[in-house]
Amino acid sequence: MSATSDNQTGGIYDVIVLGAGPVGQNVADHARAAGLSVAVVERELVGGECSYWACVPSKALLRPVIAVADARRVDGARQAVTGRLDTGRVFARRNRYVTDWDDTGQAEWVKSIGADLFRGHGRIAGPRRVTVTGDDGAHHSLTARHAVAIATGSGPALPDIPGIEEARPWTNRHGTDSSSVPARLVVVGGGGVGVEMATLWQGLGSQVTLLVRRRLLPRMESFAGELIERSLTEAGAEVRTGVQVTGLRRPDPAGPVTLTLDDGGELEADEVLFATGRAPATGDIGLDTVGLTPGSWLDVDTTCLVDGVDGDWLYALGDVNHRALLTHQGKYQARTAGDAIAARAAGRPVDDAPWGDHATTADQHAVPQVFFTDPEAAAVGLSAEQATGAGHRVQVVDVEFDAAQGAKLYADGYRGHARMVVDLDREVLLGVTFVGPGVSELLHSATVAVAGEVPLKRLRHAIACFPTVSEIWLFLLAAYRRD
Ligand SMILES: Cc1cc2nc3c(=O)[nH]c(=O)nc-3n(C[C@H](O)[C@H](O)[C@H](O)COP(=O)(O)OP(=O)(O)OC[C@H]3O[C@@H](n4cnc5c(N)ncnc54)[C@H](O)[C@@H]3O)c2cc1C
Ligand SMILES: NC(=O)c1ccc[n+]([C@@H]2O[C@H](COP(=O)([O-])OP(=O)(O)OC[C@H]3O[C@@H](n4cnc5c(N)ncnc54)[C@H](O)[C@@H]3O)[C@@H](O)[C@H]2O)c1
Repeated sequence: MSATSDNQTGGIYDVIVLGAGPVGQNVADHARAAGLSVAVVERELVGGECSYWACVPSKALLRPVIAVADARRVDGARQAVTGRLDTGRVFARRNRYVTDWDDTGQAEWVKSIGADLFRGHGRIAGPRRVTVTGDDGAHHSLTARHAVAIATGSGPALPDIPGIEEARPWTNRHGTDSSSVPARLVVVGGGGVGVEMATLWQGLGSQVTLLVRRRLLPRMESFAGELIERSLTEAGAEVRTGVQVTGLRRPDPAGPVTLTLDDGGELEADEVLFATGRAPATGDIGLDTVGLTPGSWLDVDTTCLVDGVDGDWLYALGDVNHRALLTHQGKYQARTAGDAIAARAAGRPVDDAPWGDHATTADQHAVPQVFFTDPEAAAVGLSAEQATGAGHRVQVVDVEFDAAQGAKLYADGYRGHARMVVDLDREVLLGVTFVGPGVSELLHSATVAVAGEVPLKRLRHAIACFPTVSEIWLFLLAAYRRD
């Protein structure tokens, strides 16, 4: 890097990464491992939304809620769990996992891999160029020899409802960083954030009302939402489906918030949390300088090169490409694109055929996802509806978990459901869904089967240990053979 004048520097790097969330960090790591020089630009905290206001704090907070629910399902243990959650300690646990919102450790890690970290807001300034307006007023003008990787993530998308600004709603931010429990909390939206936040805050002692337009977890098999709704209701939450918020008011900033609903009713709460989806963080990153539309999701090819930009230099990874808004999927894209960038930089061939080294094929066929609700909901690949919609000839196989002795021993009265969607033409799995206590750790077996396109004839020989929850596989495969 060279100093050009006071407070201004310039630098040439092989790769410039915009955004140091989990995805930006991973592409930087892979590019560095290939011997490329890397600049990483971050405007807030190194580690991104995932580390500080999404995956990590939400799971740190949810774990005690679910651990207690699990213990209460085991006779003998249930009698030992008589008190309420110690919310002070739950919040302290969360604070440890987010290192008190101090990113020193992650910033050190960026330096330890040999990348340069620029703190400030990054913008593309034409082909292969990035400017950084530093937090300290410094201005950096960077040039990329080979690639610019956009990994700026996403933020909450709030609906345009009268009074929403006055209401000062929680989003994933306060939903994960609050250290006080509102007595009454309304959660709007029944996607992943909505169901996890409802589970979490009801578990911590709020009286939660969950407002959902259609059904819970609409992208999963419908039994997932049904089982979670039932258990949220049993935990004391109110789940209202088929309802929309039409207005909000909070005349006294320190007072309650009132929501008006499309059925004419009103609802008063101490806080309202909107979990109504995400918007790409691409509004102010200079997309117009390379012919793209600011504020849009970025379409990419299988190596994560952005469509419509000449010269094979601009990549978009993670939430911004809208393929699968999940940390593990974004990191997979980062590993794959990092290797593709290195191959292109060295003039080596790029293996972008399906399932090739530089192709993100799993994005289309085998995206795993777990919602840490009670019960947990875990799925990979296509749901039955998605599979038939895509034109596959399928057989849908359903089994209740209590068929498996392992599940019964895991939790008295184990309640859960499993489904596999079989491609009848190839006799491989297109998708698998598990809903039940402890199923999150079962999902990877299904991911291996779906991504590996393991023939069912062979899968029969993958034996689950007795007595584990995994025995559900035996019952799924037996039901398929019987059908
Ligand atoms: C409540 C919640 C819970 C979730 N739980 C899970 C989960 O359990 N598992 C899972 O897989 N996924 C989960 N997700 C999704 C997950 O958080 C995202 O998929 C993931 O954070 C995406 O990573 P990313 O690196 O693309 O973006 P981010 O984590 O959003 O990081 C982007 C980074 O870029 C920076 N940035 C943005 N613009 C600029 C700019 N112009 N200049 C410099 N820096 C910039 C940001 O400050 C940020 O640090 C959850 C999401 C939410 C909201
Ligand atoms: N454990 C996990 O892996 C995990 C947890 C949370 C979130 N995530 C990911 O983060 C992303 C964002 O999650 P999310 O739940 O914010 O988004 P989402 O898009 O999954 O769900 C948002 C929901 O809000 C509804 N909605 C939209 N506008 C509304 C309105 N005006 N009124 C009422 N409802 C409205 C939508 O119909 C949708 O069901 C998702 O892709 C999700 O997979 C992952």
